[in-house]
Amino acid sequence: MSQENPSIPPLSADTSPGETAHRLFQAALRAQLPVALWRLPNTQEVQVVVASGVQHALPPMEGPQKGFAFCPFQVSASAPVTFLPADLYFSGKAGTAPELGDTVLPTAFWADFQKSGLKTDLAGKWPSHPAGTVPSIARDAFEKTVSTSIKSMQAGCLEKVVLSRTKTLPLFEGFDLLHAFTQLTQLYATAFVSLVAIPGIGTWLGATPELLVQVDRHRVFRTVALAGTQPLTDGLTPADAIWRQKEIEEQALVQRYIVSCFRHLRLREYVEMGPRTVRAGNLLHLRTDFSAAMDEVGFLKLGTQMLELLHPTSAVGGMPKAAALQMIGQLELHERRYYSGYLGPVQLGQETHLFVNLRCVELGQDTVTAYAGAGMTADSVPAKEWVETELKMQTVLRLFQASES
Ligand SMILES: C=C(O[C@H]1C=CC=C(C(=O)O)[C@@H]1O)C(=O)O
Repeated sequence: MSQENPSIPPLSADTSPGETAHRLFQAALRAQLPVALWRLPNTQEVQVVVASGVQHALPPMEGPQKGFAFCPFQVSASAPVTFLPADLYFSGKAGTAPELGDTVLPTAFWADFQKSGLKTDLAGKWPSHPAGTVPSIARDAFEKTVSTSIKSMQAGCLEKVVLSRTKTLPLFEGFDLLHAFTQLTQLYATAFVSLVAIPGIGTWLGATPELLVQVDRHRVFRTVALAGTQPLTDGLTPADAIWRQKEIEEQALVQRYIVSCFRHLRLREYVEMGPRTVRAGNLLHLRTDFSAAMDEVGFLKLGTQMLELLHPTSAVGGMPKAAALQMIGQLELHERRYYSGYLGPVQLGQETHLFVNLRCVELGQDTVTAYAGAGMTADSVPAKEWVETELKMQTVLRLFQASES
């Protein structure tokens, strides 16, 4: 017998779209349903997908299936490809109601949504990674690892490798997950801010500056080559930033990698702009923007094709890709899981926006783990790379500072 979705309970006229989004998130968490909450760069709307279950394969990026993708750096048993079909989608626009998909969400979700007030305690309610603690590396050991990679690059074994590390802090008393998400939206207007909670997989919060694949409603494909980092010190503006040869080369490698993907597909008519300096919180990066009008160039599935070729880009892996991935496997103590994977809405509002999962944390029941990496080349200085990963972690960890002892 087919069940019908209940009609959406009426919301009082003074319920703001932001409140509706938060209430949907809370109700999904309490009903143990997969849920994603996000805000696209340079927009205000907080959007939500709630799913009745997950799929472990991605649909095409150009439609017709709609939902939210959450994919790891490298697929493993504990970090599968995950897609949340949009059984409920809320666009966050004033005057609109959540849209329902074909699969009915459990009544427990609707009952909770109807009764849940805005301010409820979510402590202990979010799903956490079943394997528990994430190993982290001491400064000395990290710098030795960086030196090992530098020697390999000086010997010509590879050109670039991105090495990452983690840092775990206890969660402070009274930590409020939705408040943390809101703070990130306020701090980082140009970032993709997301909060994803999936039973059996975990809960991730982040504010990433790196677009991986976009297919907009006019069927324009976009991606970026983002790399090279320097702190945004007092008085510096992106326009006066001066870059060293090391960062220029590091970013050029990512740019060349994207061009090689277009070449592989035999696509010549793309637009390339940059590199230019962009701000991401308290950091500056170099970015080149690429775009192609899919219908005009005759590549109707360019988003899907490029996604397959791009991930992991040399902004999170290295060059050549296979040698860099092997070195990451040998030198990193932790599994990256969803850090440096990708995430985002697929065909919602007729658009796909996938971002690289950077500047992110994973929540345990009473801990928070930050992940960050830096691109090593033959000219890297180990102590600087440690500081760079520290600064990248601060993007999100600054919200958790009350818990640092
Ligand atoms: C790998 C990360 O950043 C990438 C994106 C921008 C700049 C980067 C860099 O300068 O190394 C990285 O390639 C991270 O934030 O963990």
